[in-house]
Amino acid sequence: MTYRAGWIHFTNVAPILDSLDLPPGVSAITGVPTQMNAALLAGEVDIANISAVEFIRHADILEALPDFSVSVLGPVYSVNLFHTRPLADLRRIALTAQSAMSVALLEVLLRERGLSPVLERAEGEAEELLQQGYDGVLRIGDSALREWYRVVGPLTNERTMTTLPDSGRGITVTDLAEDWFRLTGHPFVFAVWAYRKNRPPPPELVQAMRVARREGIGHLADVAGRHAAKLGLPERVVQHYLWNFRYHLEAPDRLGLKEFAAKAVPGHAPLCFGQRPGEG
Ligand SMILES: C=C(O[C@@H]1C=C(C(=O)O)C=C[C@H]1O)C(=O)O
Repeated sequence: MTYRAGWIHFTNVAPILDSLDLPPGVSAITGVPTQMNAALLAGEVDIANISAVEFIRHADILEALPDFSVSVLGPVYSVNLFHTRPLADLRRIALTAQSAMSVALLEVLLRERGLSPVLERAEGEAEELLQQGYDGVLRIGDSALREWYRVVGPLTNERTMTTLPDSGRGITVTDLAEDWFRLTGHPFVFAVWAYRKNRPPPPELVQAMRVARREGIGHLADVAGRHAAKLGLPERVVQHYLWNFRYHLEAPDRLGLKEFAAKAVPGHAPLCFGQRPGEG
């Protein structure tokens, strides 16, 4: 029987997925986070890099690979709240239906501040939605990275990725991962590679993913170059964006995940991970 994978195809997983050779007997489909979350829970795929919050919510039936994640410590650049008033004054925020993780994170960050604006689903470009009466717009992924750069860019010799302003064109951009870091001092884990406890991936697939990740991280400038052209962004931006991710679910990432789980899904079942390479 074929083992079916479901990959979220955002640029941030390119260093793992671009060089991945699927072993015989494994097939893959791609989609946005909420599609892959649903596909895994419906049993339409056997493994997927899903929104970490869905892994937490379904910790009773799911397990995650022990050494794969999409995490950051500090800014992520692609999970952004675009807003036209200070956070404390926001009344109506447009959410994207593509994302489970960023919505859960935004809810935690608003609750921590004692804020409760109206949250509604609405798709489209942040700048357009801000003109249509929303005072905040949450966007993720490649389009959020592009819109962030359009608002706060361009890079110059004096202005690097870490010193760009947080506003431009009358819009402030709050990077939710950076906000999480300010609040907790922890990394933020956006995605883990999860599967049903009774349907773990064949070891050849996990090994192929490790080889592909080594290849991708070892040739990050090439990966960035390919995707920069596709995204219409400078290579410098994409290379820094990719370099900034933590792909190995290390101890600090697990702490961040645990902290988020306690805040976002109180009473969740214990989180289960497979054995790390060399363990057991
Ligand atoms: C950081 C990102 O991570 C992704 C965001 C997700 C979500 O918001 O549900 C899910 C998986 C991640 O790979 C991003 O795409 O901007």
